[in-house]
Order: sequence, then structure tokens, then C-alpha cells
Amino acid sequence: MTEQTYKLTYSTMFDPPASLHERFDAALGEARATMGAEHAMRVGAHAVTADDCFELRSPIDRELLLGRFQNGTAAHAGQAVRAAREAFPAWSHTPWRERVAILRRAAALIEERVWAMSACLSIEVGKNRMESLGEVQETADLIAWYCDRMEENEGFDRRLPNDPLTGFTSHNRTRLRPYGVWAVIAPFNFPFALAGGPVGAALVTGNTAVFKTASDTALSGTLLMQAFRDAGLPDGVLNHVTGPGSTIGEALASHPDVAGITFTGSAQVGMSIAREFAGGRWPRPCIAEMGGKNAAIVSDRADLERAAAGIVRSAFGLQGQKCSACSRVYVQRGAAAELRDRLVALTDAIKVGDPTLRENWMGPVINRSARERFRRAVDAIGEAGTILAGGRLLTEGALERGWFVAPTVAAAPRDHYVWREEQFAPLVLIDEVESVHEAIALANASDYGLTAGFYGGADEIDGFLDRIEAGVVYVNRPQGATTGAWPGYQPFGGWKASGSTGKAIGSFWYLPLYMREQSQTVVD
Ligand SMILES: NC(=O)c1ccc[n+]([C@@H]2O[C@H](COP(=O)([O-])OP(=O)(O)OC[C@H]3O[C@@H](n4cnc5c(N)ncnc54)[C@H](O)[C@@H]3O)[C@@H](O)[C@H]2O)c1
Ligand SMILES: N[C@@H](CCC=O)C(=O)O
Repeated sequence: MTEQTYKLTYSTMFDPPASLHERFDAALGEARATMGAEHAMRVGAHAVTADDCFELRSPIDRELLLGRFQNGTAAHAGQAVRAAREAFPAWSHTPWRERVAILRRAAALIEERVWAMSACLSIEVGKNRMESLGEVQETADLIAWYCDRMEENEGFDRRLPNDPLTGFTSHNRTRLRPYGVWAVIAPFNFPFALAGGPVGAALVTGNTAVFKTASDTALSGTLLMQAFRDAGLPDGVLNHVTGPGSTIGEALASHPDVAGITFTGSAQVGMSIAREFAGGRWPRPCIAEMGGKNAAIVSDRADLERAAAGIVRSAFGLQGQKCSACSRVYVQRGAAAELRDRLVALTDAIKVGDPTLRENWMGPVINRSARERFRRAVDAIGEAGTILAGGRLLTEGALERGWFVAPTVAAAPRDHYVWREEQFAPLVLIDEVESVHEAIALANASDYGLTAGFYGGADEIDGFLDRIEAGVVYVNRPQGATTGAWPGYQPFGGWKASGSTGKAIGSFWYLPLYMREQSQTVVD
């Protein structure tokens, strides 16, 4: 994306070339100049407006208006589903190589627009510049990965041997075919990658789609949809609605003509959608990617410099608002004091502020209710446990205009709710254990099973990999204890309450989730 030898991923983003910063700074200025406009939804060939709009402001500075977006209703969800249904016959019969070509164009456009898109993303979500650039690039890489899988599998259409018959010839074939209208509902924290990835997968496999972005990230959703449209998708193949999850999101998820859904968000909403999709006249596919309560385990034999770096990066990257964020640390007693000291020192050194600026690594949390959830958690820990670093809201100077909080390391009794419930905030808890065995048992004693990290000796690794109940695991990784998967390198998906399918995004097994098998036998 910039200098020829540099490939941006979440594990290479710590030491980018200088030219990357110059281009990002230029893009920021341009992005700010475009903000504040009103944006329509998109249904079929039409830009659609609702009776009223909502205003979207930056979590960095509430005075900065990003745009006005439509407060879509259940009726708009219905219109969008109808448009997608009408477009389905032609799109599903479009030769798969043509669909791949259009989606490759979408990926290329996203990559081309990486600077403009990531500048907007940084202002809208409060991601730092490297996380923002990373996410937009990840979106392009996910779509390209799905195009590659389509090609590698020859469109998921295979000839099988003829039946061993005499006197007849039976031609046998198995095909994976699209379901129909696919809904994609995305979370605020990865509004490009976790929208563009599933939209790309749904479309390349021949489904048509209705997309709903999170309201906090309506601008990113709009920019992403523009890129798909500019790639040449026929009208109606991809429709885009905005508005509250509890109204238009709910209407979309419960629409009887939606054949399948990819929901990424909280377990609370995801589980209710999964139940709805299992409870109709027949079960419909529901890919629900949900939350995490991800643990890092540190043994007495760990390299503590690596462990501390990896934990801090995963606990506080994007302000702890990643499903993969490290929110629990179990450290063996012999290493506990040193690890605690290192974590506190690294945490105290984190620069928090406007994350579009190169010098700041941490930005604000997304909105007032996220800051309130953080405040409640640290107040509760203050009463029952110990705050080791941070533990407060940040309101000094310009920070007062945004939703800033201090990265926090704390200890709390094991039965405290903060050990159980995802806080989605920059808050990591630490506890001492007698053995790695005990640590793994504690890590697994969670409804969630998304990511996990381990730092320890070579002969401890297999035991960890074998027993840990998580879909994405990392060992001795300073770049991130529990975060930082990249398409093609680390497939990403959760077990238990973290994911409904047991298969990961960016994996070899993902596209078949968007299709159903038809075995065809034709006798001459
Ligand atoms: N497993 C993963 O890959 C993954 C990735 C990113 C985020 N997440 C999870 O997402 C959550 C954070 O994102 P969020 O705060 O946007 O989540 P959320 O559940 O509040 O919202 C997610 C999306 O669902 C919509 N929505 C809300 N209520 C709805 C309803 N009743 N019916 C239909 N749609 C509804 C929202 O508008 C939004 O677009 C965290 O729990 C995080 O762990 C998981
Ligand atoms: N894919 C990201 C997390 C996405 C969820 O929020 C990671 O691997 O850290």
C-alpha cells in the first residue's frame, strides 16, 4: 500500500514507513472537509430517505458533525428485502466468474480508497491511524480471500462419477447454491471489515443482500456501500438501510423473506436472532459472530516482556472495544509481581487523546453509554477490588469534548461480574493462579470462547492448545495476546457464546455457510 516491501497487517502495524503517516495526514484534512452532509439509504436503484434523520458526531469531539443519516423504519427494511428478492434470480444465475470479477473490483476500489476511508473511520470510531488503515485493508483482503476460495473450488460445482449402472447413464453432480436474500448486520467497532467481509461472501456466492450498519458508524457503512456500487453491482443486489437496531435491525432480522443472516455484535442480540432463525417454519442459516471475554495465561516460565507487551496491546487496542480484546489475565504466582509491575508501567505510559494524531495510541470509547459502562465497572471494582492503573474518566482540556477514559488494570474477586461480562472497555483484570492447569480451567469457565493467549515454556504449549476452549489462540505473541487476526494468516471465529457456526471468517470453510447443497442426478 505504500513502500513496496511493507505489507500492512495487524501484526506489522507497529513500525510503518514514514510515508504512510504523510499520506494519512493528507487524507485526514480531505476527510474533514467532506463531513456534515446528509446521506440516503439505497434500495434497488434508488436513494431513499426516511421521515427523519439522526445526527452522527465524532466520539473524539462531540462538536464535530460527521453527517445526517436516515432513521429507517420497518417499512424500509421491507422495501430493501423486496428489492433484494427481485434481484436474486438474475444475480444467482450470473456466472460465478463474473460475480468474482465484480467483487474483485470492489476489493480493488476499497484498497484504492484506503486513505480516505481510514481517515473517516478514525474520526468516526476513534481508532488510531494504524488500526484504521489496517481495518480498511483487511476489508479488501477479506473480499479478495473469498474470491480466491470461489476460484479454488471452481464455483463449488463438482462432477461425481456416474452410477454403476448397466443400460443407463446417470450424470451426477453436486453444487452449492445460494439461499436467496441475505441480511448483514454489522457492529460499530469494525464497520468496514465486518460489513464488507460478509457482504462480499454473500454476494460472491450468489445471494443478494440487505446491509444494516451500526448507527454509530453510519458514515463508514455509506462509504463502503459506495465502493460496492462503484464496482458495478446491478441494482438491487446490495441494498443499504440505516436506523436503530431495535427497529429496522429487528425488522430485517425477523423478515420472513430473509433466507439467511450474518450478524456480528453482542451475544445478547446475536442469541435472540439465532433463536428466531431456528424457530420458523424451517431453520434458516444464521452466522452470529458474538462477544468475548478473552483470557491471557502467563506461566512462571513466560518471557514477561513479551507477555506484558502482548497483553497491553490486546487489552487497550481500540480502547478494549474488540471482540478479541484481552480482558482477563491469569498469571502463575511466581511471575505475578513482575508481570503486574510491567503491565502497570506500560499502561501508565499509553498516550490517550485524539487518535487521528500520530502520537496518540488510544482514543475515546464510542459513546456516552460505553463510557458509563466503564465508569460503573471501575466504581464497582473500587469497592470490591483494587485498581492498579487508570480507573477514571479523562476530561482534561480537549478530552472533555469526547468520550475518553483511562486504560485500566485491576484486580477483583473471582465471583465479581466484571470477570464474567464483556465490558467492551479498556479494562483488564489480573489474577494469580497456582498452575497453568488451573488457569486454563478458569479461562474456560466462561460462556464465551473467542480468543485466548498463552505465554510459557515450549513443553507447556501443546497442553494449552489442546485444552483451551477458544476459536483463535496465540502463543508467546508480543504483537497481541488475543487480538490481531488477519485474513489468510489467522481465520477468526468463536466457540460457545462467541459464534454460532464453529467456522471462522477468512477461513477455507466460510463460503459454504452461505450456500446449500444440491445433489443432481440426471439419467440419459
Ligand atoms: N465475534 C466477532 O467477530 C465480533 C466482531 C466484532 C464485534 N463483536 C461483538 O459486537 C459487540 C459490539 O458491537 P455493538 O455494540 O455494535 O453490538 P450490538 O449487538 O449492540 O449491535 C450490533 C448490530 O446489531 C444491531 N442491532 C441491535 N439490536 C438489534 C436487534 N434487536 N435486532 C437486530 N439488530 C440489532 C445494531 O444496530 C448493530 O448494527 C461486542 O459484543 C463485540 O464482542 C463480535
Ligand atoms: N479481527 C479482530 C477483532 C474483530 C472483533 O472485534 C482481531 O483479530 O483482533
